[in-house]
Amino acid sequence: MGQSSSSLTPEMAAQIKTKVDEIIASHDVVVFSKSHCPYCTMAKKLLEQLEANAFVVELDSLSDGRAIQDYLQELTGQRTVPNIFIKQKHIGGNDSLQALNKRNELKPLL
Ligand SMILES: N[C@@H](CCC(=O)N[C@@H](CS)C(=O)NCC(=O)O)C(=O)O
Repeated sequence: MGQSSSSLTPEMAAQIKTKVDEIIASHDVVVFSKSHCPYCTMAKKLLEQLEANAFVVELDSLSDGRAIQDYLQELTGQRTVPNIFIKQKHIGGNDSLQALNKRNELKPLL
């Protein structure tokens, strides 16, 4: 899945940071996902049901996916996918998303 951030030059690491920060800033709902991850499928399905129009980044289909995952860990403390943001706020993974929905607190965020 490509380079991890430990093998990146400072310039490449800065580019990854800029790219990820821009994705989060420019979309209301962002899911960093992997295409074969069942938790990602559950999260994407719920967001679809709520017509959230999520911007999905499938890390396993990107050459810099691993470096993005490393940066997400640095940014959020979370390494697993899905890694979800709503209106620039870090939500967490599928567990957190489903829990918000069960408490009827997800829809108002969208
Ligand atoms: N409790 C987490 C579980 C997430 C999880 O375990 N995701 C796996 C993929 S299915 C993962 O990120 N594994 C590490 C990796 O792919 O790098 C959630 O609800 O999001």
